[in-house]
Amino acid sequence: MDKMTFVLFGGTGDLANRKIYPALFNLFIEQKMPSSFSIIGLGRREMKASDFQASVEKSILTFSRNKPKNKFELDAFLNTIRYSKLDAANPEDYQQLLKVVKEREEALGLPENRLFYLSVSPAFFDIIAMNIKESGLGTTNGWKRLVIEKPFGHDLQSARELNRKLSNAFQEEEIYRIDHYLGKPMVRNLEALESANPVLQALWNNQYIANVQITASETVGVEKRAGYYDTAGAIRDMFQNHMLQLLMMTAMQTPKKLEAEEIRKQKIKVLEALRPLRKEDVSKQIVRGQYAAGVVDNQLVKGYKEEPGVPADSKTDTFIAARLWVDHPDWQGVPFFIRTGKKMQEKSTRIVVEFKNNGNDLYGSTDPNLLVIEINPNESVTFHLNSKNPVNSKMESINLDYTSNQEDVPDGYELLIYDAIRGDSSFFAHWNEVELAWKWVQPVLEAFEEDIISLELYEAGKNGPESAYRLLEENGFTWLLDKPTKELVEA
Ligand SMILES: NC(=O)C1=CN([C@@H]2O[C@H](COP(=O)(O)OP(=O)(O)OC[C@H]3O[C@@H](n4cnc5c(N)ncnc54)[C@H](OP(=O)(O)O)[C@@H]3O)[C@@H](O)[C@H]2O)C=CC1
Ligand SMILES: O=C1O[C@H](COP(=O)(O)O)[C@@H](O)[C@H](O)[C@H]1O
Repeated sequence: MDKMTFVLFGGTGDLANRKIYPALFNLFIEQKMPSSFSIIGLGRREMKASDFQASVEKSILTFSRNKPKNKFELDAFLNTIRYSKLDAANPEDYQQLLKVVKEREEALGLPENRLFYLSVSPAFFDIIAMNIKESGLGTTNGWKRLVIEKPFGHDLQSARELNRKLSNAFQEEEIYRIDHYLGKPMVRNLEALESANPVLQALWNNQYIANVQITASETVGVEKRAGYYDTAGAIRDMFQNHMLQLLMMTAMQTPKKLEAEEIRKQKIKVLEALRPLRKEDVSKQIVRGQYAAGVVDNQLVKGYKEEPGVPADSKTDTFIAARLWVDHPDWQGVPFFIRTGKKMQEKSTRIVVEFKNNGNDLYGSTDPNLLVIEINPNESVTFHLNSKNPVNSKMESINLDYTSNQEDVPDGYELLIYDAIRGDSSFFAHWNEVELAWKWVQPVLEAFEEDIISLELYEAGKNGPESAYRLLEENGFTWLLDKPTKELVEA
């Protein structure tokens, strides 16, 4: 692995402390960092070196999956980190940063391999990229990479504009757009499950699959992020990026090689085959919801409009359900149902593949075979089959189940940062994916904006508005594996 410098913009922020330093520390102790490297954390605030190191130490002790075994291990990691003050809009600060980067490169004998991680507000993405270029930070004898957080644009036009600006400073292959769902081990496993199992490969098409259901439900609400969330809604916050990535990873054909370009090609084919939605048809295929007061985890909770920072007349969607069609010969006629929302019944990200019953009724009515992939908060793969009970010879539903050991599962940020350091962009969003995803979503944004689809309230603690069930009933299906509300209240 190449020796390198990791420059972290937003190094004093929430994401840096909760995810990025802990990820770097875990990679360090698992010997997945280069043999020599330097980390430079940046923030706008004045900070003494000792205070900065103390804050990184705190972040590791609080959030890291593996805790330091001893002080020596922790100090060895902290010793690789320096702090530099930088205001994104001030060109002089980049000269100072260049000086710090070079000093560390010389002191540690590092080549000019520089990874710039933008963990700052999206308002700064283009300004920082431009300043990296103009300051000379991006002119290196080695490689340079730009890792960029979400959101990537607010709509199709702004995403294109942002991409145009970034391309003035970085080539597409140097840009690593983070979608943290692509860091989740079970999402990365989707392609492998199909490719490595001839049984699933044979069944992965419209001859055997009846429908696919992709759910990302959360019990949390808008929390302290109303300023951002109220301008985004579930459609931008979750659907355009994470949910469409899950769809791509599920519906893509097996790549010929496990290489970024090949995987991307297959994913893009899915988006290209996605049946476009006209603004006038949005209300037939989409359900737009917002939570009202209710009960979540046995607690009474407020409605979205009563949350701090949310305008009392907000029409922001906190829930979206959609029916999508992939017009590819393999998927013709198979509806993909997607839903995501806040203040729902449980925290669960899962994919359920329901297989067709194909008309065999020798044993009367049996449950459909299901392949269930739990992504978050638990990782498991379960195959629901029918089998005779050896005791009474009655048909019953059985599960073939694999559940991973939770403690050993690396955080998605560990996997993503490891990939970025190695230069593997397989699990980052390519511009073509981002653009096609915005293109599909654009009419939905417009329909929401123009209010031509009604905003339906749902009680917090429920799985969205009733219409989200009707969407499936229209095709003869129902959302599978939802827990009955009563069970949750008792639990
Ligand atoms: N937090 C999270 O869980 C997630 C965050 N993200 C994304 O990550 C990014 C960072 O989010 P988060 O860490 O929560 O944000 P925070 O508000 O916690 O941190 C923002 C960081 O940006 C720095 N900053 C602010 N203004 C400037 C400026 N003018 N010039 C230079 N640096 C500046 C701050 O420095 P200082 O405080 O010293 O002023 C701080 O380090 C965003 O793009 C967000 O969308 C994505 C997924 C989840
Ligand atoms: O990107 C985001 O994701 C989280 C949900 O992520 P998960 O890993 O817990 O499933 C969501 O809460 C947040 O609003 C959104 O910005």
